[in-house]
Amino acid sequence: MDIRFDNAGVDYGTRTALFPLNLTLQERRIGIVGLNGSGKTTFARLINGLVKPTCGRVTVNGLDTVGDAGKVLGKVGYIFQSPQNQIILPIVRDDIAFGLKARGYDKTQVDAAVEGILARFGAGHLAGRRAHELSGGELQMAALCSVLVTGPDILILDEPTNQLDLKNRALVQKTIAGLPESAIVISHDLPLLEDFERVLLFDQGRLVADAPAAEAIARYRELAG
Ligand SMILES: Nc1ncnc2c1ncn2[C@@H]1O[C@H](COP(=O)(O)OP(=O)(O)OP(=O)(O)O)[C@@H](O)[C@H]1O
Repeated sequence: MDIRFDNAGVDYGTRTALFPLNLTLQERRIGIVGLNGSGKTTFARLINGLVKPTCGRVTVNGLDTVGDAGKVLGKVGYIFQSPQNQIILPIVRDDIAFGLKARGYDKTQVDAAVEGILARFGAGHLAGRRAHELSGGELQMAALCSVLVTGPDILILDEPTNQLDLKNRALVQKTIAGLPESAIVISHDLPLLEDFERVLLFDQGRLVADAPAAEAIARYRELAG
């Protein structure tokens, strides 16, 4: 993975959500921490092009997130803070298949890919379940399958352990640790990030620490008082 921020920043009207920053991200596991409203989601959404920089540019593996927006969306999968808003179709298997059909896969290819991704996460039993009946952890797994089945190189997870019980949290942590894809994880769950190679700390729209997990998390604790 090679993500570059070249003087990229975001203003919403007169409010600056992210001050311009220069940064290269190449590590396999990157955490993002900061108080509420510090700019974490804005930063992450710049990477898949959901938010456009109001100054500068962002590139992902050489692709511009504005000029090559369609290709960037195919390379960067995004798991939203509330996976229930991400699952579109009522049955898990159909939701996972949805992105593949949109990409022109035929039925045999779709069925094989859906079965393959569910097997990868030991989630075959969820295939026929109704998404709105799933537990938080199951929903997180279904969302992960729906995004990863399309083969992104980079995965962004926004608060993946939010509202999960200890068992499901452990499952999600183990799943993230085992992902071959590069992962960028926004989280208030600091132990989730403690093995990460690099953690970015945002404060009021500014990147204030960029360090291995232990150091960045210690700075965050100081900042939070
Ligand atoms: N669409 C928008 N329009 C106007 N202001 C916005 C918009 N999105 C975010 N903001 C503002 O930009 C700032 C950064 O928001 P952002 O969602 O990036 O923070 P965050 O660190 O992810 O917060 P949280 O931890 O609460 O999810 C906040 O002040 C927020 O109110």
